[in-house]
Amino acid sequence: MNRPIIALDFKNKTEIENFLAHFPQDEQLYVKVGMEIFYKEGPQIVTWLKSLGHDIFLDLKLHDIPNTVYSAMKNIAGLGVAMTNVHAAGGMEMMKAARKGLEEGSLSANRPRLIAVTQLTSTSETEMQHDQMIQTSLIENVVHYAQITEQSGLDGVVCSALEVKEIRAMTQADFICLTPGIRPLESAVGDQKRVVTPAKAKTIGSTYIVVGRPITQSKTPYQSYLKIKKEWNDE
Ligand SMILES: O=C(O)c1cc(=O)[nH]c(=O)n1[C@@H]1O[C@H](COP(=O)(O)O)[C@@H](O)[C@H]1O
Repeated sequence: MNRPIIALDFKNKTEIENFLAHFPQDEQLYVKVGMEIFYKEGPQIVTWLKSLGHDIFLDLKLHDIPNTVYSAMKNIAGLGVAMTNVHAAGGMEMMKAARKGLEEGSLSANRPRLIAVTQLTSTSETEMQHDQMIQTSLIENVVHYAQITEQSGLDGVVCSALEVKEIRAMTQADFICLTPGIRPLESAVGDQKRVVTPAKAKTIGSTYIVVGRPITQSKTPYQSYLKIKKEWNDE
């Protein structure tokens, strides 16, 4: 069964401990460590979650000059995470440097998967056109970012499931489309703009789904997780 990736967007380690206490101890999860918890607890949070047997997507969305991203990725590689990311807007040279850093810093030949954020799922087409002064449609922009990501040797992109079909038509079959902005029908949308249900993401062909608040803010997190997992796996 495919596991939804749970976004551990919590204030500190204690909150994560309380959250994980809702899950059976032997339930091996795929979790996302993002900026909020990483900047609070540091790399030790990754080491600790790994020691509990969980797989980790380290979501720090690097976007800087190629040399800085190369060096940062060398350090990230040493943490032994399953997947990490950059912003495609950083450009091809930056993305190639990110991959080189990961390869050189990896403890084994098995480097973490590297993916690039196209347009954040909290961005609408109108906002993209106004705020970033991009004069194409959002879908054209996202597909373009996916293509330069693949040409840079990365493994896939972060996008909304709404864009997966168009990306799949232009990239290799194994190209990862990781899709946040997942909302079961009964969940509040919050700050997300391009949202899709777990079932729809499955039909469209997302490789992974990332789910935060519908699980982390639930009164019954394990039940919510199982429900989303079922919806994501059912045909
Ligand atoms: O890279 C990401 O994970 C990401 C990219 C994106 O475009 N949109 C997006 O929501 N995310 C992350 O996915 C998670 C979504 O959380 P919820 O909106 O609570 O489900 C958050 O941790 C975001 O940082």
